Amino acid sequence: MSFLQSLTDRERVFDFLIPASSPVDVRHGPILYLEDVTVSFDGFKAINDLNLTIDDGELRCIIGPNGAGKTTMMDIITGKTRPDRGSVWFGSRHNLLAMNEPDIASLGIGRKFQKPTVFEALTVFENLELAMAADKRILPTLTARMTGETRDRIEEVLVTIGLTELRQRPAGILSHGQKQWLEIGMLLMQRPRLLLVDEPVAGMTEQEMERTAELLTGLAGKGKQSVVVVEHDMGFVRSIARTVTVLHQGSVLAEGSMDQVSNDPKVVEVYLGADPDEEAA
Ligand SMILES: Nc1ncnc2c1ncn2[C@@H]1O[C@H](COP(=O)(O)OP(=O)(O)OP(=O)(O)O)[C@@H](O)[C@H]1O
Repeated sequence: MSFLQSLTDRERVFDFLIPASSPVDVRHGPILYLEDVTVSFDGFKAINDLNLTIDDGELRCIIGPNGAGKTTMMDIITGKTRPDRGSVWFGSRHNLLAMNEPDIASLGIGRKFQKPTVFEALTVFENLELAMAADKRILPTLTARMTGETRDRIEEVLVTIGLTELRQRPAGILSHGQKQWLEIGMLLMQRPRLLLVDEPVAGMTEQEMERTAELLTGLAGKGKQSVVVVEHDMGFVRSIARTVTVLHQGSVLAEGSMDQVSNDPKVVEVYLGADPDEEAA
């Protein structure tokens, strides 16, 4: 590629645009890489030689029966649980096993737990504002200049999560689904590189599930976020999944398209049963 062509290459991230504190080399390769990771609790291997690679901009669904190790895997990525052995890398530069939880979060790894934890007495707008204020990377001296930028970012996020109309309403009046979207929005305020989302559609109406599918598929993409979704609802997984990883007994049992994994006899045997859509949560 010529220099002139490279200037117009929208995928290209110029070195000088990557802040000094920038977390990851987002220009190529996998964004998350787990190799031979094992963790035991009282001698029981919850994660057993786990290998997993997530590409930049990918939307990956992780499924698996209860106790397969999905939550433990997320805990390892975010630094909450230390594995006994193995390696976990974010981009090509960051050894996550050498970092603590806050440092991992500040690299741009955001986690959304199953239950929404928005501040109910604050407005939707204020919740987003607070999420930005929690970003320790913003220097106090830049605050005045950041205010306008923060407002713009909030507007942008409100559109993404579909809550523009409700911006001045207290978060307490939102439906369950809307609270989940607001919480995803709060993570987006910090422009994460990787979002880990735990059972996003549990307790949602059909309509909310459809909207969540649109939201998550829209978030993933090159130059945007990579999204890892752990979900039990097979209908939902089918509606968003490109690549599905099936965990079983702490290892990857199968990986591929939803059709590939749901026709894999190993998966049928341990998890999906005869009809994947009838899988119990
Ligand atoms: N802190 C812990 N101490 C002891 N055992 C644990 C601990 N955390 C997880 N485990 C065990 O490790 C295994 C994997 O649990 P994990 O919660 O990761 O599974 P999961 O796939 O997320 O399950 P679910 O779908 O039910 O949430 C389970 O057998 C669980 O009981």
